[in-house]
Amino acid sequence: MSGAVVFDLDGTLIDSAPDLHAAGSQMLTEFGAAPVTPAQTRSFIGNGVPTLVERLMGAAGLGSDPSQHAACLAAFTRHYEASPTANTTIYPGVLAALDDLEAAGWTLGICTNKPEGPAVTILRAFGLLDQMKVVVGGDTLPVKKPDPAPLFHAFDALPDGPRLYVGDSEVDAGTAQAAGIRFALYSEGYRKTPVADIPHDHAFADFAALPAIAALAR
Ligand SMILES: O=C(O)COP(=O)(O)O
Ligand SMILES: [Mg+2]
Repeated sequence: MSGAVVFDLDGTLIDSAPDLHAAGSQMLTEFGAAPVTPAQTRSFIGNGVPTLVERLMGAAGLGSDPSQHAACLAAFTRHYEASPTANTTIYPGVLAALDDLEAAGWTLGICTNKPEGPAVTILRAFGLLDQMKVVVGGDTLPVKKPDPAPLFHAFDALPDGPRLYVGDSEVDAGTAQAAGIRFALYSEGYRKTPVADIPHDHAFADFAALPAIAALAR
């Protein structure tokens, strides 16, 4: 059987917030700014690294000067690339669910707003890269989610057939809606609003439920 399942990365397959927070904290320290909390950083994830840095700068009182933003973005990237996985974990049940989906004939891919470079590095570190037949990052195209183009780009690289996008956030839901693609919401990631307020075809809190959800898309 054919068909493709594409996943968001941060807050969906992996809990990357601790390493993003560490890189953000090092960046803020470097610029002499006040620290932010891990919960603040988590709430800033989902629209890509440039926006994460902009939100960190705002919360820490660094303002929004474009040249300062460029310097902060470069510092953040340097710190994150130096340590992208030390405190990042795969969510429970993800590995078994990916294996089950593959065994059921689904081809798998990634559509994240994380830049493609660190996304590939992290997937490789966790042994997931070979399973992902396409990786679309926040800098792969000139536009990011919630623009539907990156999601179409991912599915276009995968076999025809039923399509399912799996993500954790309002941004992912908006992207799937804009693309007209079926969406499964992982409720345990970085969403900011109640599950009921986020448009979705399916919602799940345990990855063990995902193969059966995917089967409904066939
Ligand atoms: O904001 C980010 O960089 C991460 O985003 P993701 O949830 O699209 O993987
Ligand atoms: Mg996410």
